[in-house]
Amino acid sequence: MTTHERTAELAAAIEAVSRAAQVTQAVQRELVTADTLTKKDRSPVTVADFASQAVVCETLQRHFANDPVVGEEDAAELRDEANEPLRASVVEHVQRALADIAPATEAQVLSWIDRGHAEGGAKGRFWTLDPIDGTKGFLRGEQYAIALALIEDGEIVFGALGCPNLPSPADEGEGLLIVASRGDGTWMTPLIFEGESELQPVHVSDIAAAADANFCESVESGHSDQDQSVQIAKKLGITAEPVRMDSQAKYATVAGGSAAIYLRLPTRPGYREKIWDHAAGVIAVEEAGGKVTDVAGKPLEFGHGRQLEANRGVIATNGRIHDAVVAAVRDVLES
Ligand SMILES: Nc1ncnc2c1ncn2[C@@H]1O[C@H](COP(=O)(O)O)[C@@H](O)[C@H]1OP(=O)(O)O
Ligand SMILES: [Mg+2]
Repeated sequence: MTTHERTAELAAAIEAVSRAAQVTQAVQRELVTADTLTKKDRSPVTVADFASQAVVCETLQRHFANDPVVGEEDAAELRDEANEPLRASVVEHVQRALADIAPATEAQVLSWIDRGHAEGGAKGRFWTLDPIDGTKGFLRGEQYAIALALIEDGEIVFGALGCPNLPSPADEGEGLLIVASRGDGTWMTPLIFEGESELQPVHVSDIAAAADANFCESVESGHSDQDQSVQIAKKLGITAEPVRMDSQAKYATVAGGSAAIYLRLPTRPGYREKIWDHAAGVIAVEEAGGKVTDVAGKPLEFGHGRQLEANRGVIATNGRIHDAVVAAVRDVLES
């Protein structure tokens, strides 16, 4: 990184996200089986979700004792007597991930998870965390992400996005870690790597015509309208098939230039996007030279608490084609 370095935040976030990725990968290896999905057994992702949040919150607390965290999970369910086996599994995974720091007790693990209870808002500084974004992708052994971002007075100033199943830069290590700092840029490095790894700058695609774009969208049609995206692509002259993947790996794909568009088209009028589902991905795309708005072309507003109350849907692009994509989305959504 060059100017305005947020070096303390960078070090803490890299440690937090890569430790969490070790946990989620271990759970995937040990608990996700071929018939996890067919049996609709969500217990592996539940263990990994809680353990990942505990590990990230412990790391943030060690580096920035007073920073609040707006996290997706809390430990209420885990404290339930009936959930003793789940609790024990979470504690064991957290203990392993933090073995070099201190022996963690069950009470500490629960208290780290509960650090994610903050409400966010327009003033002050807080982190926002999705300990496993893309739970369906995790269970399928496909894309998921650990997403962590820092918000100050409603503006995202730093983000770290760990994508364990995206290819590692230069085939070193395992997975992809994208970091972005406001005003400085976006970088990538292997997510799980022995030793010191270099941060490589990341830039969006430089295509100037939307017709040349690859676009990404959710695997789950309940998360983004796939019939409307077909019509939008047609209007823009796009012939490439949509790239479907779970989680904020879609933002990483746009930031890195493999796709120039990510569309998230509302499927239900009442649904509000959650800040932890977007903050890290948004800054990664913006600092790589791209643009992110909602489907009406308005900037996403992260100062309204836990949800994006003022926005519907998301359009992320390489910037150059943004206005054309917003116009095509408007035409299709209005028709
Ligand atoms: N109706 C919906 N519209 C948009 N996103 C949704 C909807 N329901 C759930 N989600 C969220 O989509 C995210 C995953 O999106 P993707 O398809 O890009 O992987 C999850 O965080 C999930 O939130 P939750 O975890 O609260 O269910
Ligand atoms: Mg999520």
